[in-house]
Amino acid sequence: MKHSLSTLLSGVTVRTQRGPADVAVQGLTLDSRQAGPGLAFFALRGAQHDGHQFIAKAVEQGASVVVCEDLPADLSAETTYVQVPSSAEAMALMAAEFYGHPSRQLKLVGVTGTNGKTTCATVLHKLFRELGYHVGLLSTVQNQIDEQVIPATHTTPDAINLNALLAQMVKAGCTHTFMEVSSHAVVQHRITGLHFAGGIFTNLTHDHLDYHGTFDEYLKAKKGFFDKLDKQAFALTNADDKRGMVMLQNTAARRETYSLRSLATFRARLIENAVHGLHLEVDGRDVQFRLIGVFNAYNILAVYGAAVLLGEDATEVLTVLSGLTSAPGRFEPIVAEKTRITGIVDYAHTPDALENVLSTIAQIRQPTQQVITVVGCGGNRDAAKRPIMANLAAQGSDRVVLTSDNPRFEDPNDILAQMQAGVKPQDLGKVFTVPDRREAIKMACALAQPGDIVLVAGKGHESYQEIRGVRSAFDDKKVLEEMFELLGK
Ligand SMILES: CC(=O)N[C@H]1[C@@H](OP(=O)(O)OP(=O)(O)OC[C@H]2O[C@@H](n3ccc(=O)[nH]c3=O)[C@H](O)[C@@H]2O)O[C@H](CO)[C@@H](O)[C@@H]1O[C@H](C)C(=O)N[C@@H](C)C(=O)N[C@H](CCC(=O)O)C(=O)O
Ligand SMILES: Nc1ncnc2c1ncn2[C@@H]1O[C@H](COP(=O)(O)OP(=O)(O)OP(=O)(O)O)[C@@H](O)[C@H]1O
Ligand SMILES: N[C@H](CCC[C@H](N)C(=O)O)C(=O)O
Ligand SMILES: [Mg+2]
Repeated sequence: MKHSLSTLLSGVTVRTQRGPADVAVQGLTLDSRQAGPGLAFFALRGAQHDGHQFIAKAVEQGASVVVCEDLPADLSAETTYVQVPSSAEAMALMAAEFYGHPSRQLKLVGVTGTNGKTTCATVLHKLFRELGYHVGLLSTVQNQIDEQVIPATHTTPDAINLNALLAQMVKAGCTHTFMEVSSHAVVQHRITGLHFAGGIFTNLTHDHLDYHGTFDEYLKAKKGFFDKLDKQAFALTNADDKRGMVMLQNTAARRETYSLRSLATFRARLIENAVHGLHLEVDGRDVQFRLIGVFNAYNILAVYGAAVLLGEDATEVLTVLSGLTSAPGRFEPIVAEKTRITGIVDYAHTPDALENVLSTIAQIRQPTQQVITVVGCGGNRDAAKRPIMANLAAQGSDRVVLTSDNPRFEDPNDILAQMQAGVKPQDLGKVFTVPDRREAIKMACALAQPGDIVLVAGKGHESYQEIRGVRSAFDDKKVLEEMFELLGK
């Protein structure tokens, strides 16, 4: 694939351009280490480094084009330098052009919000597959083209990988793609230049304040997605969320709502929330679903609403939806054979998600069943959530084993001390601290009596644990199964 630089720059604001004008570009990269002849290198200002520091390295490796915000003092005669107000924005626009604007050739729907993105996007993917379409998925767990899995590195890939993946989906005949839109992606222009058929908002609660600084900035990041939708698109929001309507304040898109509590385009009433699933009345139809918990009633409504807004038949959508299971590692039950202890693996890594999972368990448990929770908090991420999550775990469980999540570059004991600080004195007696996650799960399984519930929260589908930059194999689901076996449960 070759494109002339001038074509790639067609929609981009250019301040100055230096060097050879007539350049053919064969590829794009944001990493100097990947730069080479025929490639355009984008100097992005990141959280840790400033990509401008690596321009010389990219040029040394033979990069044909450098897109940057500040021109370096020494310019190489063989390289073309393009100075732009925002390298990240230019990169997204040029990536869309380079890959032939794949987002315009299928119906792309983005899901944003603190929790529920993976669930909604994954269930939408499953639903549209069952409805007979070729469908793409971009999610935290994995990317997919129909059933083909392409490992994911981010919730929302960078603009180059994102457009490349969309182009692959178009080539494979996909008519729809469902993707998660993280707040990082909005702020970093990963989705700039994409054409969306619709956007879905799930909810907004505490997360990522380490990155965005304040809750208001975090809200603005999410809202930025809806602000950019065009008037042919739909913007579907959760009317029961405090920030649901704010999201749509400045959107040009058609405003649609879903709710369990008030008037909305798509409405449901909860009939039963049981261990085997939800029983809802959706727009006057009585339907049984396999997804568990009230929060999933919202996810179901969002998926159903989006499918109808995409032109699908409501009855058919509900019929298929009723048979679908959730995304991997989202309230996933593992039952011990002999003792009927129920292990639940869930990706709850935010206070709100943990509270939801625990209140769901409280709603569906029998009075005789004890709840034992294993939970930790990730290192090099929002530290404010640590004491809050430990307190929630203690309040909502009979026993708690605090442990490590992905410590990354932090000392696990520091993270655990910050978590412990949130536990109320009267709850301290039921809280244990075991830094090794495998040992912590083992302890929880050992404490469990027949019929009890062991919740293992925070890592869901993750198949690794990251300690000091090294990822070792670790899967909560497998460790639970192993411990049930080992302890003769
Ligand atoms: C905080 C954040 O979003 N970081 C992302 C960001 O990295 P960064 O800003 O730290 O990059 P940096 O290391 O400062 O480097 C700046 C620039 O210099 C370049 N560089 C660097 C070194 C070098 O030798 N040469 C070179 O060219 C880098 O490629 C980069 O373009 O840009 C990188 C390239 O696209 C991303 O890989 C990286 O994601 C990191 C791995 C990450 O953990 N991101 C998380 C927080 C994230 O994005 N999460 C959201 C989901 C959150 C959620 O909703 O739960 C997601 O969408 O995945
Ligand atoms: N609609 C919802 N409201 C509140 N909590 C939810 C909702 N849906 C799922 N959850 C909880 O949040 C956890 C994460 O869900 P999910 O992976 O779908 O969210 P996400 O937005 O993709 O998260 P991430 O930002 O980490 O990718 C689940 O394991 C569940 O505990
Ligand atoms: N997308 C989130 C996932 C957090 C998952 C949790 N297990 C952790 O590692 O903190 C993040 O990167 O912040
Ligand atoms: Mg996700």
